[in-house]
Amino acid sequence: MEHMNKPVPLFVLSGFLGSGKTTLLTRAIDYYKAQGKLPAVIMNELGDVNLDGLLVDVQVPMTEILSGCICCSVRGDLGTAIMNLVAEQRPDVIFIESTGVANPIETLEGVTEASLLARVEMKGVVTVVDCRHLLELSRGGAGKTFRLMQDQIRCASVLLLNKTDLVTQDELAELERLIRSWNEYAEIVRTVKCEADMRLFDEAEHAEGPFSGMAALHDDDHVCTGDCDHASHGGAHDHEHGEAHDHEHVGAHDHEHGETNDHEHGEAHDHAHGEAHMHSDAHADSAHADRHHHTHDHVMVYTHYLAGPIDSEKFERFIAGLPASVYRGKGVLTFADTGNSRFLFQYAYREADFMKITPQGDVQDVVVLIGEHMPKEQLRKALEAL
Ligand SMILES: Nc1nc2c(ncn2[C@@H]2O[C@H](COP(=O)(O)OP(=O)(O)OP(=O)(O)O)[C@@H](O)[C@H]2O)c(=O)[nH]1
Repeated sequence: MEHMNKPVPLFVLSGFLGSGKTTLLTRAIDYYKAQGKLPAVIMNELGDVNLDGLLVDVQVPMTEILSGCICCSVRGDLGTAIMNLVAEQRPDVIFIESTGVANPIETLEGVTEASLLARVEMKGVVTVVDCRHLLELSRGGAGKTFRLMQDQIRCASVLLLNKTDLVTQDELAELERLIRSWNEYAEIVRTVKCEADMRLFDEAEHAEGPFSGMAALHDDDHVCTGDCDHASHGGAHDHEHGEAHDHEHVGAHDHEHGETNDHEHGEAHDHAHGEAHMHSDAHADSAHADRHHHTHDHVMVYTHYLAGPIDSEKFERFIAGLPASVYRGKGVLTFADTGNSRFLFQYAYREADFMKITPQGDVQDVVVLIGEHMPKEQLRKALEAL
């Protein structure tokens, strides 16, 4: 009975597109399952297909929140997803894999709102960092992506400095110094393919008080970036997670779909056929909406369904020729020249990866590209020509 009343621990897995969040998630799931525990997952994707979900054990309860970002456009869905998972599955832990462009502060606000509806307790933000990507951005100066990565790092209670295989030891030391200057609290773990001691989740679960990412947010020395909004810091952390809450708050956070929003999602709003769209919704709490700031207005998704099997060499040439504006690619493909075998394809910061898979159920061949001001028409033509 006591177990039933215990809040369900909840972790947010953060990190820029392609940094390794799903890689970490699968390790964390294996770790909990090996102890006979039931992990549950909320997976958020900008696009309208969840390909990462193909990598998650089918027995793990998973809720997909697609076509928007839980830090803003589909934030209301997060509360419902958490509430239903807790009520129906009674998991031992919930992992929320945010989109790679989610603003962590606003994601935390979303979780806070959800904790009004379900008995959950926020236990940590684990941010995965793509070493080479951060290094190159830090040397190239500012930019929206760099600032977003900074925010994701600042909010972390644990930082996985991932893809260490792609940088030198000196570069790693340089990165650690940089990261420490942004977040002096979080434990930093160097990893390849997120291979870390998963007891980090146990430690966070049993830690006293609010998780240390909160401390980073409350830090008076916290240096703001152009996108950083102190109002949202306060809003996210006025009260402790998992505690009983005054239900008057719930109504205040309701939002209605269909109204115009006072912030724009830029090109993500483009509803051309085959593309993901961000919902146009408004938060009834206008003060809440006012303090929204969007670090990912510039990000767009292009989803392209393939008519049938394609040639692997042609596809590899397509990938090699992708413009720098494409940050991330994912897909399920059938290669005609490999006996119609099916592959899960990944492209993250210039690295491509193919994994042979046998998808469960009816999974259509699809390529999802995520980037900034991508030449969509050119990409569409190139994909059609495969
Ligand atoms: N070289 C290298 N590749 C890695 C490492 N960790 C993950 N990858 C690869 O990077 C790609 C992206 O990994 P994911 O775990 O899907 O990244 P993600 O953060 O979940 O991506 P999004 O959900 O799209 O934001 C995959 O092809 C991984 O195999 C690493 O340490 N080194």
